[in-house]
Amino acid sequence: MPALALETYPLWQEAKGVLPLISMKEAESLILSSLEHLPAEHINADQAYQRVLRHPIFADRPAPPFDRVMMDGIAIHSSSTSKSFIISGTQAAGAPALHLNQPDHCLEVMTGAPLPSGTDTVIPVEQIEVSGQRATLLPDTTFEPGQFIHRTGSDCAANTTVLPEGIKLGPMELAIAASVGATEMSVSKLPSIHLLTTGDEVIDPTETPTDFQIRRSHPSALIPLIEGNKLGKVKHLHLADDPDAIEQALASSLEQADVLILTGGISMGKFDWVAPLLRKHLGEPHFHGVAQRPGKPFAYWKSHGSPSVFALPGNPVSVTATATRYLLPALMTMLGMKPTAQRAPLAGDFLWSAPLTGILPYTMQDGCITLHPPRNSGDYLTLAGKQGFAVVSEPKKQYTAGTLLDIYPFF
Ligand SMILES: Nc1nc2c(c(=O)[nH]1)N[C@H]1C(S)=C(S)[C@@H](COP(=O)(O)OP(=O)(O)OC[C@H]3O[C@@H](n4cnc5c(N)ncnc54)[C@H](O)[C@@H]3O)O[C@H]1N2
Ligand code: MOO
Repeated sequence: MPALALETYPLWQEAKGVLPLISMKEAESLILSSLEHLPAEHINADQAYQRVLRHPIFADRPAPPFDRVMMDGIAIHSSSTSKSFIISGTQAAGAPALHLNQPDHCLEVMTGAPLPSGTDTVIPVEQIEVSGQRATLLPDTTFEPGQFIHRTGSDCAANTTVLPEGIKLGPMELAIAASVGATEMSVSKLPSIHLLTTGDEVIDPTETPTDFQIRRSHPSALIPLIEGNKLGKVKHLHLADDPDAIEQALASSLEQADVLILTGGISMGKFDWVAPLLRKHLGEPHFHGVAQRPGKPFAYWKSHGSPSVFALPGNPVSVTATATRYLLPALMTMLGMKPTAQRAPLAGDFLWSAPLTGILPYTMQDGCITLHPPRNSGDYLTLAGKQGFAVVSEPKKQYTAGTLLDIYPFF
């Protein structure tokens, strides 16, 4: 393929003042409004950790399903005037409810047992003395009628929604599903994601670099970000800055993938083939160039029936920042979740002197965030130990401690 004239690149036009960069918010809404929901698949609950539920799950019974004893001890009727009771039986958990019919009798009860009929109060074993078949309240023991009983339906009635559609199934959600007998469920299919990294200078980390080569780091960040959050399955391929190789890989990924991520080759260099080739296959991008630092040359394509294409600027900080800020929320949306930015206050004053919206690594302590601006977007070493990216939306501004910023955690 012959080299395309630089003048055909949107960013080149922007550099000459023709095409304005769009804002971060505009870029976000163009991406989110272009996305299609992924289909659902039926799976067993033991495969469902971190998957996104595609239907509500209902309580099959009231919760709890019976008056549940909450303490090991004795059950009495609170109207009894006795302080000492004949133990007329033992109510184990997992056994049908016994019945108490004498006011000066009691039943031994175990945590998790159904409350015996004829009783309405549980006295813990610490507050009684048992001698033979008799239980006597310790001196000064008082009780509230009805105490230590988890009443039928006090958490929810039968048929209540216990898990809404669109929720991510974490440990607690899976416990709830199990408790209502939902051992199978429909969840969003994980998108097939193709990650195409580019660059002649970029080699596999297992190889020995020459003086002018670097080891490839992007897949090591992006695959855990995506797969660790259970947002997709990633296939990675590295491509040289060769238009034929890139075009061939693009054509095949556009056929097979639900989402295509490219890193590098999206700016204005003579060997930046990604944008011209994507334009050849998909037409004009939704946008190419966002008023943000890092990640200004970020481009996005989505045409009907083809995958969402995220062309991330190749610098390591730009890749991680744009993936965390745009790609992860987009994948969540495709999976049926409703991602909302979290907000956190700045721990101290912060001056953002750049003329663009900033996406900056943060650490969080005691609920407050500290920003750690990299020296430049190749300064990936700054990212060690950081928890995500925060957005300083207004350029050239002195932010004061306590200002709430949108944050995008890695996990
Ligand atoms: N004349 C202009 N030049 C550049 C502009 C501009 O506006 N005008 N923008 C700069 C900005 S901002 C960025 S970000 C980069 C993005 O360029 P590309 O997307 O074309 O990225 P590359 O040039 O391919 O790579 C950039 C940098 O990152 C290294 N890299 C690439 N892939 C990997 C990888 N898998 N692992 C580790 N490091 C990688 C690559 O070696 C480069 O050093 O453009 C600026 N230029
Ligand atoms: O997008 Mo760039 O990351 O500002 O160097």
